[in-house]
Amino acid sequence: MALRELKVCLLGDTGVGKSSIVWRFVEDSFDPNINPTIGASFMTKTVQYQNELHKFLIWDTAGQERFRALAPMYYRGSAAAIIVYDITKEDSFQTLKNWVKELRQHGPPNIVVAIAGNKCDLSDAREVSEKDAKDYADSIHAIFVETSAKNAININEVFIEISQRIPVSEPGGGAGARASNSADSPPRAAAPAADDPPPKP
Ligand SMILES: Nc1nc2c(ncn2[C@@H]2O[C@H](COP(=O)(O)OP(=O)(O)OP(=O)(O)O)[C@@H](O)[C@H]2O)c(=O)[nH]1
Repeated sequence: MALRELKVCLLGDTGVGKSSIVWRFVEDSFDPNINPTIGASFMTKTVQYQNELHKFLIWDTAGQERFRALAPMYYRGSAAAIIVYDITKEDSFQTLKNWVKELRQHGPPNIVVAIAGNKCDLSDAREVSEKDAKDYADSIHAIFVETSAKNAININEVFIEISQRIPVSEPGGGAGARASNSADSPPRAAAPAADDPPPKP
């Protein structure tokens, strides 16, 4: 069976739920007391989809302002970026727009962008309308989903949709990947050397 390796990074404000989305996707679990990410963390997950194995190499970046300068190390080598905001925090949607601008200016030219409005289980506290976010995503030709890492809504779907958009020939999205794999789910704060380290700044 063909194996595709797909490099994906997650970007977005602190606390929007990037690590929780990755944790739900990779481990199918949710931790309400999860710690903020320091620097970045790396995980992999392989899923079978339509007679192909898709190995996602996932860089989960830290949203805290003090780590912002590190992000280019992770998005530069990525075939796709999931930019996350929190539907209960308008500010986080503005931060998302800044990430889109930065990716447009400094990211790989053909990077696939997915916008995830996370914490959709908290719709009573909603500050960002689904329509506004969808209209914005359409205007930049991005994938759009509302997700809940807590309730496992649209988490697998966003990864599969990304894999369908990444051309096979794209760096970080190609077929014919190496056969030697590290364990599929290294610890949350695995060192960047675990697999495919990002280029030095
Ligand atoms: N209700 C709800 N809470 C969530 C959801 N996803 C994450 N959280 C909570 O939001 C808080 C922040 O989650 P994280 O996954 O650490 O957020 P992050 O974006 O990775 O934050 P940084 O690592 O600082 O960038 C935690 O208390 C999570 O339990 C969700 O879908 N619903």
